[in-house]
Amino acid sequence: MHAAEKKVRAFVRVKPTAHFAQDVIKFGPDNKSIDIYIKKDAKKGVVNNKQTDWSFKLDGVLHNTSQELTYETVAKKLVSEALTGYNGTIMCYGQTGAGKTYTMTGATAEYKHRGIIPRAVQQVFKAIACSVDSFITVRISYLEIYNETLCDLLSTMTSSGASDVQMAVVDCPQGVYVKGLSIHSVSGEEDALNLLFEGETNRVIAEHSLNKNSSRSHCIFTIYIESRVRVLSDIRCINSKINLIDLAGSERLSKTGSEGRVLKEAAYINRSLSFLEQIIIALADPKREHIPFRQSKLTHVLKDSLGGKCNTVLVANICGEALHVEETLSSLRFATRMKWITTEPVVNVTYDSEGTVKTLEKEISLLKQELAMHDSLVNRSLVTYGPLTDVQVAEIKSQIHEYLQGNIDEIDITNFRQVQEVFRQFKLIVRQQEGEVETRLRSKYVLIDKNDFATIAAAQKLGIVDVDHHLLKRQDVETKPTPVSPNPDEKKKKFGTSSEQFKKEGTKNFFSGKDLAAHLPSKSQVIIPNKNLDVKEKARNEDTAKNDAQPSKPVSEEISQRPSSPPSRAVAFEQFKEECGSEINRIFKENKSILLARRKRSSTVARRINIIKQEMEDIKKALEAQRQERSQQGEYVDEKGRLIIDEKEFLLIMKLKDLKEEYRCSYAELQDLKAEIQYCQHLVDRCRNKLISEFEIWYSESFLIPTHVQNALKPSGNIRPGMIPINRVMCLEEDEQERFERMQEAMLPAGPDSAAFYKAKMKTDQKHTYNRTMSSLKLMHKKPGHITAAGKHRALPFLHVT
Ligand SMILES: Nc1ncnc2c1ncn2[C@@H]1O[C@H](COP(=O)(O)OP(=O)(O)OP(=O)(O)O)[C@@H](O)[C@H]1O
Repeated sequence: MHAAEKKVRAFVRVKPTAHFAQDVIKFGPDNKSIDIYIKKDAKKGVVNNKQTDWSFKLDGVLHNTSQELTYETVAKKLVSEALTGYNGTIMCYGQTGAGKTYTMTGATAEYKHRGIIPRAVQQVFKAIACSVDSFITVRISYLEIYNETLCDLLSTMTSSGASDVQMAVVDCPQGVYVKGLSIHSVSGEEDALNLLFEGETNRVIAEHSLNKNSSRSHCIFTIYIESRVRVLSDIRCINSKINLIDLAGSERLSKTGSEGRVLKEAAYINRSLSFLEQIIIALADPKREHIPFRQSKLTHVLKDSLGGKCNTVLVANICGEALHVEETLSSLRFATRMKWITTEPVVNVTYDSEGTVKTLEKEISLLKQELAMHDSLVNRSLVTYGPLTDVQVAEIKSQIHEYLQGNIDEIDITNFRQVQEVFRQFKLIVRQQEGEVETRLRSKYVLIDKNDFATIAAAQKLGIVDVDHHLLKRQDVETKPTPVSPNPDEKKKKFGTSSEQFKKEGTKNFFSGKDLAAHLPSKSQVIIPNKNLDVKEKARNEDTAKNDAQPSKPVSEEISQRPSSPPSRAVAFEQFKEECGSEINRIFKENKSILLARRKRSSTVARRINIIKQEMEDIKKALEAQRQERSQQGEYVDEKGRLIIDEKEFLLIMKLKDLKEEYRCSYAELQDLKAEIQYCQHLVDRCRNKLISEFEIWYSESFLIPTHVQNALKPSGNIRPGMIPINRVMCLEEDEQERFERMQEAMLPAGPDSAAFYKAKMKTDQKHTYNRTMSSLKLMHKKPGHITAAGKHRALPFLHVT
């Protein structure tokens, strides 16, 4: 079997019953086989060759299985594969009342008993909610095939509400589609369920002797998924659809006791199911070339959903009572045949070139805006980013010439295009010079093939050339100044290297400019001496080794590696000061040490002032003593009457004067220091506060804020600065409406997950109660026997007067 080939999977689901025929239906221990035993009919005599027991092997037997487990077994994988681009079909087949609708749609009144369709819808939208890198749209259609007529169960949901559009099954290269069938975009689970319930309400219900509510039509609920993923600059579109099919009952006509309209319905159903069976048999036969899909509307619509490129699952619903054993056998046969069909599912991918162009245009315009913003931030104005004009190119050319001649030290660069142009111009100059060198060399030398030993020997014999000679000549050429590398050291190294190369070769006697150029290191290369190169290379290798040993972790990985319980604040603070807070901690420490130094200085100055003060006091006392002694001894005055003092007193007075001056200066210094200390203290306080607040943020981000909130707060996340204050994000304050909705969801029997289901159900019920009321009012005003447009072939439930 081909690697991608698969078989259609078939399951049997047994409807629970109190009268389960244990002797007739037996399940194998592997839960995959089912045996049917029918007692021989004694009335048919001794010769009775009718087969009495059958064994069927399927992919699973669902007996007494919950809706949830049924979904997990039958549909979950198919739906998740549909989300990656594979078409999927799930079909319920079986006799009337065997539980097809229960399996497919489920009991719409209770969330727990919901069937495959609502569960598939939920799975799709849950997956969408989790996908971050793709843009997914979901659309829904609900088709009914009733008596070979196609009906749109959602036509009441279109703006016109009209259902008179002529519908037809159309084949096209992309597959089959139903022309005129409305397809509705849905934004969420509730929206999609609204459509399901609306369609369910519109289904044709006919009176039937086996089951009063049995549906007499085939219904196909389709979920179309389109996801657009950006792969580099391409937009990849993945399209898939999930067909969820509830077939009409497959029982025999004779058994139903139907008559009139219901008999006609049963005939149509039997015919389309028998065509379906023929298609299944044909598909299972690899030799069959033509598959008659067009025989019935059902088989035509299912053309690309049966086998082929699609994942297909069949659920055969059977009744457990002995009474229905014939139908059970027929359903099991059908299921076994389905299992023979081989499928080869493929992903439906297309590339949206228009979308790609649009995305690129959008990105260019965004980048232009960003550039403009950057320019305005660094006060650069009048920078253009379009292609360079001829004048601009000429300007660059002239600047390069000026630069090469040493007239200017720099070339003005304002954008990337200019950088490219500068390199282009340099390349042109290099090429031009290479050409000139080659021409010069060719005019001087003759090129001889290095393997042409005869010519070389002859030339050497003639003394025209030898190895040393050509080296000499080369040196002539090499020592000519070249404008490319203005650095003379570099030039020397460059030529040194090439000369060594030539010496080593020693076989080539004459060189063309081209040969020379091939041996010279490329002029565009930066020449690094071998020694330097070794050191740098070694350092780089060490770096690489270091990096290899400690691979840099992505942020998300770091977050995911956070400890289960946060470290103590004291421990974390020490870590913070070492890492993220090291800079602010450094500034804080610096400020603190300045403050400490000022304080020290201030106390030194204060101490000095005190000493001065003390000295001044002492001198004052000594002076007083001197004065007293003088007055006791009698005072002397000069001719002008000025008091004469002795030298000791004079010296004391002078010392006091000096001390006063020193005191004044020290006092002023102390005042300055006090002001400085105050300012430094303020800075230290601010640094401390900043250190603490930064630490608090770091601590919360590293150990407390949940990862998903952090992701949302990242620049690319859902929450951008200015949208919601951080405290609002953290405590997620609810408004009244949110609180009400949360309470409402908490009260739901199956928790918040069931909210969409119940809301959709409520909306549909409300709508139809309203419609019924309005119809009742209208009917009351109609004459008896008046036929409504909607009553053409179906008895819509909301037209019943209740
Ligand atoms: N597995 C089940 N568990 C509980 N109830 C079930 C189960 N299967 C079917 N039923 C009940 O049996 C009744 C008939 O089932 P349902 O309408 O699904 O049959 P059906 O095969 O769709 O019939 P029809 O061919 O007429 O559409 C419903 O009341 C349904 O709730």
